[in-house]
Amino acid sequence: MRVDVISIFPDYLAALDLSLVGKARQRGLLDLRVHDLRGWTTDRHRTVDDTPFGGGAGMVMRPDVWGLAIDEVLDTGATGAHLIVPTPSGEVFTQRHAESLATAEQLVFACGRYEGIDARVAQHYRDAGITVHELSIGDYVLNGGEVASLVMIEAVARLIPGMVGNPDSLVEESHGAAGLLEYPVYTKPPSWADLEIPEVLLSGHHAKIERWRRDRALERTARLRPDMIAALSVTNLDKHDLALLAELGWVRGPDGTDGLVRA
Ligand SMILES: C[S@@+](CC[C@H](N)C(=O)[O-])C[C@H]1O[C@@H](n2cnc3c(N)ncnc32)[C@H](O)[C@@H]1O
Repeated sequence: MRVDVISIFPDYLAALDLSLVGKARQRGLLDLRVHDLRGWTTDRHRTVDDTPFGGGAGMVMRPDVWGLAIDEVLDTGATGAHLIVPTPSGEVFTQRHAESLATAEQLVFACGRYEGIDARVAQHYRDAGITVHELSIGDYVLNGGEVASLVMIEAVARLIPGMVGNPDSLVEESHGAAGLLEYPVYTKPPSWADLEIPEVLLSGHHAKIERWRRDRALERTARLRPDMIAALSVTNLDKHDLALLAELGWVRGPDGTDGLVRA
């Protein structure tokens, strides 16, 4: 996969040389390039922003500079080229986005600063038939799109085949196909700070361990993310799941629906 990141602070993206993403770059699994937006400016001051039409505080990033940069970086020949514009006013980025973007040929991240990028940039590339995603990493406001891009690149890159050493570790993770948060995990030593690990994990009884883990995942999800319980499909739950969820205050929805509701 090719990933391009355009920013006025390319040094911010230095973390992409580290850890699994850095290794994936070295191994050629990820062709990741970071570009300085100011390289496409045409004036002496290397200006990338201007005052907002309609008035108001702050500065807005100019579409002409962004257009030159994206035109050069985006491979329009790549059928799976996606332009990603991080913005707090976008759709919230989830594991589903990460899964779908992991199959793309090219991802171009346009890191905004100030009050963001002139809205015509996203519109122009959409009109030109490019898949444009305006994505937020959460309901808060950062100073720039660099951190948001790092978050999304890491979430996407770890799903590229060959990237994570043991692909089994991806199977039962939070936000995976089960639609649950992960169960608690433990390692050695078995006793620490007067805390013992749950006995069942020492039993060697795989079916019991699996059941214990699923129960803890259901409990944790019900406690911390009731929205995820409400999004579960009853057809993916067994009798034991439904009994535990009933104890936790969740019952089947009205006839003809596939979900759960609070009792
Ligand atoms: C200060 S913010 C602009 C906020 C914008 N005026 C608004 O209220 O929606 C500057 C840049 O930071 C990035 N950014 C800030 N918060 C973000 C978030 N939650 N998710 C993704 N990107 C974010 C975007 O690239 C944005 O263009």
